[in-house]
Amino acid sequence: MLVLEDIHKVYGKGKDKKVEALKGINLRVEKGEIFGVVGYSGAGKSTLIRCVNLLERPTSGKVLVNGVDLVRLPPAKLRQERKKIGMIFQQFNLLQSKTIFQNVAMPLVLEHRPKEEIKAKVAELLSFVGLEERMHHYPDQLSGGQKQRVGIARALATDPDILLCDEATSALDPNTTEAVLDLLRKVRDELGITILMITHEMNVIRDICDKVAVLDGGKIVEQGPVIDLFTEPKTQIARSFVKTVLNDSIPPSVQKLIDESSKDNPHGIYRILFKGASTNMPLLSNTAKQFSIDLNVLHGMITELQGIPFGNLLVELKGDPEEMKRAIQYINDHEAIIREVEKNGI
Ligand SMILES: Nc1ncnc2c1ncn2[C@@H]1O[C@H](COP(=O)(O)OP(=O)(O)OP(=O)(O)O)[C@@H](O)[C@H]1O
Repeated sequence: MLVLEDIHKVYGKGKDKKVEALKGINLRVEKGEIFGVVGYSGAGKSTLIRCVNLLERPTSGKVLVNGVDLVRLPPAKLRQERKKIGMIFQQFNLLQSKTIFQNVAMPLVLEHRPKEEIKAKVAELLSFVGLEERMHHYPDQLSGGQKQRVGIARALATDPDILLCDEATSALDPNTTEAVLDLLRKVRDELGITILMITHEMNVIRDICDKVAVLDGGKIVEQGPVIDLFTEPKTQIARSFVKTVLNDSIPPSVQKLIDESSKDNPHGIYRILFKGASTNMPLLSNTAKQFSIDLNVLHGMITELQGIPFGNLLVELKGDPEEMKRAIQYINDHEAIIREVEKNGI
């Protein structure tokens, strides 16, 4: 298990040169979880992930790996504990003059492991990532996705408990990204390794993470299960990230109705969010049957997040105000969320 407790990181000294990159980060990543941290450029993502393995020393706070605070360990002990944390990088960081075998073997060579043991371990790792036939090739001869597979094999060489992924798919095309994410899922499922990843790509969070934290200006502004963030983002920044993959924009014709509405002439447009079991229920037809209201579906989509169905619909409700209230209450009571769309489309 990985726990970050009140991590602060200040770069530089003096009033004008000081940059407070992290302002009190608290995170808890359970064993075997895939945890994503998303944020815009400059939010502090790289600093955060580099503080976990102490590539950057936090200015204050604790980095607890299975209960041991890495920040307070003497150098020899820290070297030992660091072996439990592997890392992969956006630009792969492979040694160009070494073969794939030599790259993956590097952490084991540095530990002076016996040659035969290294040979067997590297063969096993390359087979795990599907590159055993490329053993004697050089990084230049591989595609980006294959290079990242080598990066993953190298990171697994010391049998880590935790794998840190620093924008691991940001240099890859969508198909290759998917294949690398599949491999990371296999790392978690078959080896039980806990994964912490930073990314600015919300599709990566949607496709692979169990939990997510949104980082903004060195602070975590929102965190929780991925399904919760996607269905009910609480902050503007989380909403804008979600929008990049789940397009819930309001079509111009509906926006026109909203713009033209007033207190005396309400637009009657509501957003209904369905999550889990409620998605498969005939909730809308039941509502229309039970209450004397008009219910029109205007726009929407049904998709799946982490295997859980999720729907986001824009509907128009018209009718007697008291009857509308009862219908809204009925929808809310059936695991769906309904709210009137505001002028700004939220
Ligand atoms: N070595 C450094 N010295 C001084 N300031 C730094 C250093 N590294 C990062 N910073 C500053 O800390 C803040 C957070 O940077 P960081 O690289 O962690 O953000 P990020 O979210 O990873 O952004 P990006 O995706 O662009 O790398 C920024 O203001 C950055 O300029």
